[in-house]
Amino acid sequence: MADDPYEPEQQAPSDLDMSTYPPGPLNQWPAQPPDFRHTIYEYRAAVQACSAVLLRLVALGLDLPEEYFDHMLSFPMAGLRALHYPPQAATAEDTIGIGAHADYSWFTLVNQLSDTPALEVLNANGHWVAAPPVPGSLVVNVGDFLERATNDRFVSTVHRVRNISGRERYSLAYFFAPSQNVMIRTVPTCVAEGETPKYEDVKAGDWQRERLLRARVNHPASIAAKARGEI
Ligand SMILES: O=C(O)CCC(=O)C(=O)O
Ligand SMILES: [Fe+2]
Repeated sequence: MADDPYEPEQQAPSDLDMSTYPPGPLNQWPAQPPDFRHTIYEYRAAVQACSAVLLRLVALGLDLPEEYFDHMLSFPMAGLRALHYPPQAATAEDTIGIGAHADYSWFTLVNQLSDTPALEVLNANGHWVAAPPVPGSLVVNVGDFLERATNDRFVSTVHRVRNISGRERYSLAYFFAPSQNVMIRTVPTCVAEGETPKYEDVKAGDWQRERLLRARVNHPASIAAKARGEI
């Protein structure tokens, strides 16, 4: 489930630029179980509120006022991904549940619903480290928006999933990102005096769109954008 201004539960602001959205509805909901949509929205409200608080803590950690990022969150490009990983063969080295990647988010909160170790993160020494489920906890993966805004002070977590446990695995990943119409600028406390930021200012929605189009090469929107010379 992604940001979808057509769904009343998402309370899109009235001045949202709808021209960047295709006609809705954008999400596909299963008919069963009947309370699925309601439950997912309940979870989303909780995890979004938690994320907003966490981003305030990040701001404080960067010696910024705690509300520093608040104005960037009027309608976050947020997605909640419900994931199922069937068991995969332990022997097949190349069998990957989700290949190595970093997320397009400020950060992602991963709720590992099954007692099934499968998530791994790449540490600074280039070693894969297991991030097994810990009851009552969420995994926080730093995403690319935070990396860019902090001039690499925060580094995106490269991670992957391999479910070689022999059991089913379920997880919920909540991607918390800025609103599409805000500018991502390097935060002032992450640039030393006289230093030039590594990244140019960019509109959050433009950067997100460009990266999605480049990543999903076989998507019709990507093929069309390539034909127009946009990517
Ligand atoms: O299922 C997980 O633990 C992580 C999922 C993930 O990394 C993603 O969907 O981007
Ligand atoms: Fe991820």
